Amino acid sequence: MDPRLYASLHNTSASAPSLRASEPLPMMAPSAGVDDPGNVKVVVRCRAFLKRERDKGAQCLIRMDPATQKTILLAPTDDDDNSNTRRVLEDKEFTFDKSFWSHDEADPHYAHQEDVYRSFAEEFLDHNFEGYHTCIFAYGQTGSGKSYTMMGTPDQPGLIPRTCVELFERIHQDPQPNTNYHVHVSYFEVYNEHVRDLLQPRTNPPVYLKIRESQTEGVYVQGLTEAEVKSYADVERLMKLGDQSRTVASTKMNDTSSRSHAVFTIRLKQIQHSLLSDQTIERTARMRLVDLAGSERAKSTEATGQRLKEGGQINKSLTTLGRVIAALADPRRHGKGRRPRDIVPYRDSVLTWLLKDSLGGNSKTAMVACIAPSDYEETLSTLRYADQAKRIRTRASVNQDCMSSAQRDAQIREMAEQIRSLQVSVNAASQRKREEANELEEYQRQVAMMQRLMEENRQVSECKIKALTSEVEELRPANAALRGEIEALRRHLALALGELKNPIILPPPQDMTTPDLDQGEFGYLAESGVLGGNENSFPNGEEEDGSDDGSVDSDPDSGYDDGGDEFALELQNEAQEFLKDLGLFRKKVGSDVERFGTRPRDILGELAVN
Ligand SMILES: Nc1ncnc2c1ncn2[C@@H]1O[C@H](COP(=O)(O)OP(=O)(O)OP(=O)(O)O)[C@@H](O)[C@H]1O
Repeated sequence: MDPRLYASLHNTSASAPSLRASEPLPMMAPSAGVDDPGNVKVVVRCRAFLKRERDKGAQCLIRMDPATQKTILLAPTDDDDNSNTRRVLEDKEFTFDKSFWSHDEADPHYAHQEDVYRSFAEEFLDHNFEGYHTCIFAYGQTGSGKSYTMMGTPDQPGLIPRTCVELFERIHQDPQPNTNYHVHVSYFEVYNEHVRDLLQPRTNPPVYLKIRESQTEGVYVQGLTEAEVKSYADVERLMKLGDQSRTVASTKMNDTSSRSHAVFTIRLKQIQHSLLSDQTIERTARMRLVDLAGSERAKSTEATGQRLKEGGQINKSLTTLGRVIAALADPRRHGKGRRPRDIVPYRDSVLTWLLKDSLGGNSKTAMVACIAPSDYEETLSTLRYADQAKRIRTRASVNQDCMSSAQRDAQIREMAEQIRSLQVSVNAASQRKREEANELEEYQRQVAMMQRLMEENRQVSECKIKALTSEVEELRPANAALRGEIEALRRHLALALGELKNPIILPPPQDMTTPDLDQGEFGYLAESGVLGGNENSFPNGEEEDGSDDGSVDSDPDSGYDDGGDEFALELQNEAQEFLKDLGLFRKKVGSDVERFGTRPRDILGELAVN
């Protein structure tokens, strides 16, 4: 332990004796399960001027009467803040359980850290040993002395170190017979509506913990470190660790302003065994020591950016705390058969949700309202808050289990059974997990195989395309040659048709009689339609009715000369040659259809059109 701290904790001579409580109470064990209804204890503490206030020549607006525990707030005579509003400020008077005057050290009623502890916090430790849950929380505007009151400094330790020192002194120096003590501590902060374990190193990104509620535990933080401590030195080490981890920043109102609500919890378990009755008594008490972040006006702190956002969150949760206090303080809540006006909005902020038990349930609770000496508006708001909190009634009960060895053995057996069945379900779950893992593995294997097959298919397709492309390339010259051939044939055909349509007719000799064109030697041409312009039909002896054998008639009486006959014969031969060629061409085209598919068909179509 820090020697300065130890000296400070044990040097009580400087304290004002009138404010000190008696020696620690003897351990009285109230019977378990009996509710102890009591109001929230409210104390007020006014701090000294800070340098900035002295420099400004600030006026002290607080008066305290040690006899009546009254706190009087005087209306400022030169209020800069209110000079524009024309509001008439009045003196206000409040009465609390204690009014601690820590403004002027020269005053005989000056309340030191020790006095604050002895006058009410020590009594709370007694309640813890009796098995009650307790909670002390410090409330007030930023820079009003909350951290100083709760944690203090190495020279001037606050309520938390003093409670822990005395806890271990009692355990080590004045233990109850046949009693085993187990102490655990936890330390967390609520920052911007998130819970962070202060006993774990800071991480980036930060690890935030979840809030849960169970029937036995009430509201609790899941996964929070609960460190077992055997001495004050252990606690001191953890407190330092947590304080280093706490979110603190410098603002205009406070160089080391707490930007979060810090909750330090001590869990004391006492297990007592009586050999006579063979009974075991187990008492569990929880001490919650809360240093709230201070309410702040953006105007006073001149906060911007992150500080402003924090301030907004702080004010939001403190407003919810105010609403919770107002709902709990509603007199209709305590009257028999009456219904309270509102449901208590615990869940509206993380802070109030976590303090649910301490504020309105199984706990003995105290509020330390810290006030600055010269800020009328903020102090009035704090005092009103505190005044309302006085009316809250909690129902604390001793948290104690009493059982015989037989019951304990039965409980152990029952728990062992529960553990066994849990083990079975854990095993089954891990077996299921293993099976699922195997299935997943098989599925992944199949997917990989499928992908491989698809890749192979793709490669085969690529090969085929390559082969077809090269075949097409190879056939391209032959195709071109065929196209040329077709073109030549088409021209040839067109020529032949042209000749058939427009035969060269030789004029008849002057001295010969005019032949009968319809019935004479040229009758076949008229019949075949050649002369009629039907280009698709050709003179063909096989298609005639037998009177015409297809050959050109060379009747010497026809009246035509030999030259005309020869020409007709020539023409007929040419036409027959052409028909032969056409037959060949059709065959060729037919074979091309088989070889090239649609392309030659296109050519035929084209041909047909022409
Ligand atoms: N009773 C006191 N005696 C001497 N100094 C005090 C007292 N109370 C507070 N101070 C000093 O006032 C300053 C502000 O106090 P503290 O940091 O405790 O305020 P706070 O209410 O916790 O502020 P915040 O909400 O911003 O964290 C500190 O320098 C502290 O040492």
